[in-house]
Amino acid sequence: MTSNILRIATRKSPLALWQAEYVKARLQDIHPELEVELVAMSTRGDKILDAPLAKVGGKGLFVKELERCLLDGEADIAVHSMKDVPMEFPEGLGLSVICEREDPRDAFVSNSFASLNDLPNGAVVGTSSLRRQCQLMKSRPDLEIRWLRGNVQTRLSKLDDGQYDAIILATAGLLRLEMKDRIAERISPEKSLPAGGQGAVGIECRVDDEKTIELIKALHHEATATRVLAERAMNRRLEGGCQVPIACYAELQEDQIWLRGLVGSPDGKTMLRHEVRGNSSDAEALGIEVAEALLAQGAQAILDDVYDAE
Ligand SMILES: NCc1[nH]cc(CCC(=O)O)c1CC(=O)O
Repeated sequence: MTSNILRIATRKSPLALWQAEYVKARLQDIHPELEVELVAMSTRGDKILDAPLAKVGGKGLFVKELERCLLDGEADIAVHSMKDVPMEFPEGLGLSVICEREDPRDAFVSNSFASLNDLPNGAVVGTSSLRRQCQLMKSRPDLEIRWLRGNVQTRLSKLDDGQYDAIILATAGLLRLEMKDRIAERISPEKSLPAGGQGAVGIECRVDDEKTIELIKALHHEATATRVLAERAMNRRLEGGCQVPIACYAELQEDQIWLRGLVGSPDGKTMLRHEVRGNSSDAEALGIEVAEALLAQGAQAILDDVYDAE
């Protein structure tokens, strides 16, 4: 940070803007004198809306332009959905803060049906997440999954148009956009294990920018950071992010962490699972342990198939 204005790089989608405004409001609460500005931009991920993300070069599509902005000194922090943040950072940048997690569960959204269980045979469900597709197909092989891209509002309008019987979105996004009433069911992690980092917002900045790091550190939430550390360690070892059929979810009970992980084929026919419990100070090692157990069960072949498809 070079002036007394802190600039936040953000995507232009309503959810991204909400998250940036949230960080701005919390920073101004803590530092009433601080001026905070948003630098909003469209990213490649926002522009390519017609292909499954796994097939358009995947990782980091929503993040790279924001990082460029930090490296060029056009902004001081970038606010991200942790689910979309790649495992590795460009030289000079790092994640300095993880804010308290919102509800990490997937949400079942429908105008006609109250829950996943109520969907009739052959119902059409919209999602663009292979992770969601795989778990849906596993429990309900009769469902027809159709691709659904775009920001949260676009996805909801496609549902309202009658193109789908139901769609699956992140609960956190709907809550943040004050659309709680659109959530018919919050799907339990037993039925749909969330993506690593889902529901958590992270703040990236230049690692040598001590002034900024000092200003934002009060937003850090240690319990969330521990959970997300375990989840991301698993994802990193599997070299996967939000665009591959990988799920992982960590919960804390006092100083104990319970981490569940899953890799599955998009059709739900193969699903590998592993879980561990351990001390939360070993979060990262536990994440790697789950990943290695999944690899030992054959996870790599499933992931290779996904990358090779088409
Ligand atoms: N991949 C897009 C994305 N990234 C983060 C969220 C939701 C908010 C969050 O997980 O924090 C969403 C939308 C969705 O999955 O419905």
